[in-house]
Amino acid sequence: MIRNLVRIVRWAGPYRARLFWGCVCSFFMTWAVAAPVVLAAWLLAQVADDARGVSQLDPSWVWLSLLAMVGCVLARFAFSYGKNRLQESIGYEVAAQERIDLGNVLKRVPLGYFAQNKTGDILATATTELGVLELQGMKMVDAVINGYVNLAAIVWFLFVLSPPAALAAVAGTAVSCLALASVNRASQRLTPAAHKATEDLTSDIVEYVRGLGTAKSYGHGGAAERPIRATIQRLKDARIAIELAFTPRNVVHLVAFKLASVGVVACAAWPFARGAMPLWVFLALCAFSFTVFSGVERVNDSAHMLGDLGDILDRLEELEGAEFIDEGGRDIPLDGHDIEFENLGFSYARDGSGQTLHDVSFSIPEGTTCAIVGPSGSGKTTIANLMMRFWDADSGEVRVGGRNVKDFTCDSLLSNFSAVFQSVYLFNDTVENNIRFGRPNATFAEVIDAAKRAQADEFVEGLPEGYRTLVGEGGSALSGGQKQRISIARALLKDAPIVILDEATASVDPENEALIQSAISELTRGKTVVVIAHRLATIENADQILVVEGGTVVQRGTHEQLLAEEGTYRKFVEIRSEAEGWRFGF
Ligand SMILES: Nc1ncnc2c1ncn2[C@@H]1O[C@H](COP(=O)(O)OP(=O)(O)OP(=O)(O)O)[C@@H](O)[C@H]1O
Repeated sequence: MIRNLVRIVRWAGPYRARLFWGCVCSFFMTWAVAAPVVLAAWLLAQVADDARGVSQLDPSWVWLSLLAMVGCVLARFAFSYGKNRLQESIGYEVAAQERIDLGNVLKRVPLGYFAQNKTGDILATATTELGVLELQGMKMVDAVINGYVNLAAIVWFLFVLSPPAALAAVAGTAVSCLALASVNRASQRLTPAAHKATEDLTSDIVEYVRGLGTAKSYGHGGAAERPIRATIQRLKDARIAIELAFTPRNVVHLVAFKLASVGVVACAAWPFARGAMPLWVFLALCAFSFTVFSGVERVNDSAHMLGDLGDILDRLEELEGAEFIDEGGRDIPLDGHDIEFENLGFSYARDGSGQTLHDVSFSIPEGTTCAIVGPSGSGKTTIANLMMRFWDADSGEVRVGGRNVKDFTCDSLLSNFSAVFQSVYLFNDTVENNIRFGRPNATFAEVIDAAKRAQADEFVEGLPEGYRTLVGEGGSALSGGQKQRISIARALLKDAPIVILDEATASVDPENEALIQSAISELTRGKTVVVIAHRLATIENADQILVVEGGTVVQRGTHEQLLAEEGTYRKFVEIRSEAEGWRFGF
């Protein structure tokens, strides 16, 4: 429990001083609550003595006591306000920074990281779980620190009034601490399963929503729900197991305090009955017996919650400890933009088994177009991804502008690339902002100019709110061809010297195809272009064609050179010609 408490205090980082002063306010707040109890007990005793004729009560003391009580009430609210102002926002501020940091970490990890860590797990940690930490973290620190600091102060006060009553309080606290230690151990044992189930549930829901269209079209809605139902059951079981484990320990914790309260009253009643204790002390002890443990009684929830929060902190540390792909990289301005692969070997498996690419060597001179062709699964996309260092090669080297891609930071390397993929992803934002993503400081006029050159301006102007129209999640409010043109406008605005293009295989209508081709010609003019090509026209016009088969480059040359050779390329062209209705004279 203490360890997790210290970790949360550390997590508060630069806000630790505010956390400390918040605790100080909370401490004085507790005394502002306790003081009227003592005053009331003292006043009652004076009234009783006056009634019994033991002493005469001076009315001015009554007014002074009442005034002091009002002062305490006001002080309590002032300290409560101070505590809230200082502490309440810390969780939100730290969590906001944490989310930005997580975003920065995710930007710099290799794509393989997302295969090992499911999107849902990352999503659950950055949203739900970090949300629990942001809401509960500071409250728990406050509850535990103030709970025990105040208990210690009140026990000291009890000790001054009646040492046996203080001992009863200490004994109750000791038994409660044993129960809480056991809650904490149970929490460490049981909460990881609940957290895992929460993360899995998020993954399953993301997967379910993504696959809903496919599931519906095959009439398998029920089958798609099955993994979610199983995870919901697992989460329910994990949560119930936690409650079942905590209930008996919580009972011991609370009973220990209730018995200790009875002990305090007994320790006061015994000497009072024998006339060895003044009435006001007896009354004060009785009143205290009900309030002395109120702060720490709630610590049982905190002990459980601190276990939970410790687990969340573990997960955050794990995410933030991810290895950066560009660790030690530098910002390197490039003079040239040739691309070279030298004896490259690559496997998606971490242990290097099942090589996807092997012995890949080629070079693409600056300002030329290179078409990559080959059967499905041969490794074309992988080659393009390695140029942008989405992954790292296991052997050999990739160079851009004569520099090993490992020398760059990700941002510095990627500033040289514009990529247009087959499956376009648009952010759930306006058309304008989606285009501006290519160059965040572009003016509106530049955005429109890029859209015009990408043949997108006409349809954008026809949208309900023109460039201010929201495109929906992933661009769901636009057609495939429209999304393509927006993504080309984005790439045009970026104006990077190297363009990576994954040509659409899905057939688009002739009008859209003509518009997209015209936009692509605009994008690729004067650039170093790498195109994963499917259309014969693109392939024919390339300065160089790489034929990839079985994870390596099996043929390399111009269209004419490769057609003159027996081999994969010629077969490929025959098949494509038939598909496109072309005939070649060879
Ligand atoms: N993220 C990944 N994790 C593991 N294996 C992968 C991953 N991406 C691709 N592969 C595998 O690597 C091989 C090459 O895939 P790649 O996508 O590069 O082929 P491609 O030639 O672009 O195929 P296509 O023309 O169908 O897009 C395939 O066997 C594929 O299954």
